[in-house]
Amino acid sequence: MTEHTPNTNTPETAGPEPFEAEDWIRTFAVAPPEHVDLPPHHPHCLGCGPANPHGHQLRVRRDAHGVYAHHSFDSRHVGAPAIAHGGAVATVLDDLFGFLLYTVGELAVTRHLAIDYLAPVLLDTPYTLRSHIHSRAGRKLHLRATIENNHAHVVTTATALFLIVDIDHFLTPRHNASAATAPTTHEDQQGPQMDSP
Ligand SMILES: CCCCCCCCCC(=O)SCCNC(=O)CCNC(=O)[C@H](O)C(C)(C)COP(=O)(O)OP(=O)(O)OC[C@H]1O[C@@H](n2cnc3c(N)ncnc32)[C@H](O)[C@@H]1OP(=O)(O)O
Repeated sequence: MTEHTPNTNTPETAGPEPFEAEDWIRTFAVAPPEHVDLPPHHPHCLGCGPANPHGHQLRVRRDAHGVYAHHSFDSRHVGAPAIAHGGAVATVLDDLFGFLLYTVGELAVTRHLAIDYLAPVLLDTPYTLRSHIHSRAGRKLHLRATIENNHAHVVTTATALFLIVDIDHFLTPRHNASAATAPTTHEDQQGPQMDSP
């Protein structure tokens, strides 16, 4: 039996220190030009961090509609043979949504993510990912995304609700984690509710 090792927060995996976070967060207030690589969320971000060898190292650009990326999943992301793991696909889409924040100029985090896996996402196959802001209502950003293959077939669609947060969300993440309350059911969280026994 393998001994369980606690996941300690090493310097490599820890979030930015408060003074670094201030600089980091400022990058989201600047709208970069279209068709050039946007900055990664963080050097070790699982979705886009160039320094994370386990990550997807997604490279994302803006256009007039939102953001887009060209991406291939590989053997690190396998689920069923030759097919990308659904969680890996979700990771990339969540991260892609996070790049829309450069077009909003505000900080926000995922509150709700829903994905339709319309067809298998194949390994070692080029895809185009696109995301845009469907609507905004106060702090609520309703977002949409697609993954399309080279034959213009959409294989995955996703929707997300991101909620705008202030800088304290990142400066005091442990405090915020302990402040979480019981989940509420919302209309856009689809699917049947579990029956009580
Ligand atoms: C900027 C840097 C980004 C960098 C990285 C990007 C990486 C990709 C994105 C991510 O992975 S982010 C990481 C994963 N997400 C999180 O860790 C977030 C964890 N959740 C939280 O910290 C809190 O739940 C959150 C800050 C998002 C919200 O807490 P709040 O207490 O501020 O919100 P609240 O629960 O009061 O809900 C605000 C509003 O949204 C509504 N709402 C919440 N969930 C909803 C839902 N599912 N559908 C519809 N409405 C919803 C809610 O009813 C309410 O409406 P009203 O203002 O009208 O009353």
